[in-house]
Amino acid sequence: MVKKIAVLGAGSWGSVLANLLVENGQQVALWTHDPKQIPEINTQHTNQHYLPNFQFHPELRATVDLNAAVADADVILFVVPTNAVRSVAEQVRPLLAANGTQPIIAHAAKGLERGSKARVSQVLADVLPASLHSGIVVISGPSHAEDVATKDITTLAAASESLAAATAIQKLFMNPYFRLYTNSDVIGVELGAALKNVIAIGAGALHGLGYGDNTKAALMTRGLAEMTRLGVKLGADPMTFIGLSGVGDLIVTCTSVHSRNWRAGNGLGQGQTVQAVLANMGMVVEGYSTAKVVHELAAELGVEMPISEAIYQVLYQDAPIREVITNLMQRAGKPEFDFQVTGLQK
Ligand SMILES: NC(=O)C1=CN([C@@H]2O[C@H](COP(=O)(O)OP(=O)(O)OC[C@H]3O[C@@H](n4cnc5c(N)ncnc54)[C@H](O)[C@@H]3O)[C@@H](O)[C@H]2O)C=CC1
Ligand SMILES: O=C(CO)COP(=O)(O)O
Repeated sequence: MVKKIAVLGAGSWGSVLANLLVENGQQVALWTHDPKQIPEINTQHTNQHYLPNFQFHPELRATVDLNAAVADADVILFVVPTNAVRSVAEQVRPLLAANGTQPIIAHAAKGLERGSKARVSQVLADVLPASLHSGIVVISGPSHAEDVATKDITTLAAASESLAAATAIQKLFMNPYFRLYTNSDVIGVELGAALKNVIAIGAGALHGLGYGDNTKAALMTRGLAEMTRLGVKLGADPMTFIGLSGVGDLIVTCTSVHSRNWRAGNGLGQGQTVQAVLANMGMVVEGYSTAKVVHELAAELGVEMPISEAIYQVLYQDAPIREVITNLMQRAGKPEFDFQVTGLQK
């Protein structure tokens, strides 16, 4: 059955997901807060700033009318940057009340909110009516918009406390090149997605400095160890970190030139300033603000996250990259695992 879906956010990921849903035969309204995008998307069927040289399905329609987008929607999918989710949800809330609808709320954002340190589903639950909370779904996994646009085979997790809601979202998106797996670990899926962006900035920086593959593998593997350590402390299932939203997304983000986080790190490694790198990207670099939240969480919870902390120091304290790498390598020797196989939660 055709569903009505409101996709909120017409950046690279929102427009590609909206386009995929149109191709899957769904009725889609792509909402943007930027009226300048409307004529381009609706008449030329392109979104050159966010997705150069890609032609959308001619039936994809964008709108600035949020009420028209969410009225009668079966699903509302938030695909704006993490720090914009709260303000967009606050605009959606009165419209839901006025329309008396009970849509599935989903999101595809990858970050932790500045200030509150909240995961995106927690931000949505903070703002939207309690009757919708248990059905919030997060879709996340190794999935650059540029590759999905060209129909590269892509796999994601659809995580929710409600299997029914996760399965409904899975069905909407599945097609011959896009495959979703349901998952009940919302905390782990959201944290895997957010924390890998910080490590990806580090991977880009290593590339920009000319480090080799051994070093990049070291960063990713030990990065995953500390992602898991924080995740478990916050209630995630450690297994999630060896899944699509853990190691899967870590691999793609730490190795792809499409990644904005990787490209930001690469620029830093080549000697650009943080301010220049962020200003020139023209798109969101989620790992930048998430690095600060991770720094705060790790300190509060007493979780050892030396790599994320080193990246924080580079981003916020002007620490020279080579110096933080030297400091990391001069740490005292320790066992590879700080937990037993039989006691992962320790
Ligand atoms: N680009 C990608 O390949 C993927 C991105 N994601 C995640 O999806 C989220 C969105 O990312 P992208 O689409 O890539 O970002 P983007 O930077 O390409 O686009 C962001 C969009 O949000 C809009 N926006 C920004 N602030 C807003 C506000 N306050 N109110 C309303 N709209 C606002 C912008 O105008 C733009 O249309 C991020 O959390 C990102 O990590 C997840 C998977 C893949
Ligand atoms: O999350 C992503 C791919 O899975 C996109 O990463 P970037 O935000 O670094 O481009």
